[in-house]
Amino acid sequence: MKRTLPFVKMEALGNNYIYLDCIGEDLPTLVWEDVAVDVSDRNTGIGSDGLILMMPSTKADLRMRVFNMDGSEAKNCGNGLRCVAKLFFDRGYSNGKKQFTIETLSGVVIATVISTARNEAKTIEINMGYPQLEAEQIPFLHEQKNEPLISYPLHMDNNTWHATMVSMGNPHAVIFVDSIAKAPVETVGKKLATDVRFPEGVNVEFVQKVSESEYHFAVWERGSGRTRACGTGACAAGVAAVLLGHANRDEDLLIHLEGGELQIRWNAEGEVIMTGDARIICAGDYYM
Ligand SMILES: N[C@@H](CCC[C@H](N)C(=O)O)C(=O)O
Repeated sequence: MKRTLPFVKMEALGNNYIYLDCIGEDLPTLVWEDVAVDVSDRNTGIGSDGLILMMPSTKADLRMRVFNMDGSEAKNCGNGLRCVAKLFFDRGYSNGKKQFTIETLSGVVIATVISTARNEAKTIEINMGYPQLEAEQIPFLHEQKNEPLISYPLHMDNNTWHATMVSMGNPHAVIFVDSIAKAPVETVGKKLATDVRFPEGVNVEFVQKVSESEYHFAVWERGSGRTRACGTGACAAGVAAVLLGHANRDEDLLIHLEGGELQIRWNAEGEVIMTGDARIICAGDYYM
């Protein structure tokens, strides 16, 4: 007999994942890396940027595990956090509470449902915690392990790209460009994502400043390739904008991603606050 997996497909600014509810559904234990590759395939699977598990936690109200399209597990996912927060709230697991905690591989974050539509979560704020800036925290191979890498010159193919490296639990290299339309996402982004100087790979973000408080954004994600949005990447872009003197600390920044908008604030306490929407596309059974 064929085995089936009940799934929900969700998107946040076009960044779409297959979500499995390991809290309410009795799911078998599988090799999730392989399941991620299978369900993500846009021809033979459901089609997605990866797989996300919503699970019980002993440290928080729930736990999230994230697998990229290639099966690699990531320590964090900003858009995924807003989607699991929505699923947790919509399925009644929070008993109507609008604030709860989510465990990730990089720590525990706080989710708050900011607005609802028809009693379902629409806009969600996540307190993403503190960005990490030191070379060994990214990680990036550099003789000064504790050095922050701000506008750091990365030489590649006779060109130099100035990247600001930020870890939001997962690694990001943020490159400011004059025109987002001409950003070399699929060439430089793709190549840098697997550059040996980043021992764990890196998500590469291209950012164009519109004003102190507004930025355009495009991304090449480690493990998933070009996606329409990256929540942790937008957080990293906000932090980089402040570090480079483009933006002010404790002010809301509007980030235009390819799939929609996110509001990012690096607050006075040093935490990054991300606010945006999440949406369910469809639900069904995946035949394995
Ligand atoms: N799309 C995500 C990030 C997913 C993980 C990333 N590709 C990695 O490997 O670190 C987001 O919204 O943050």
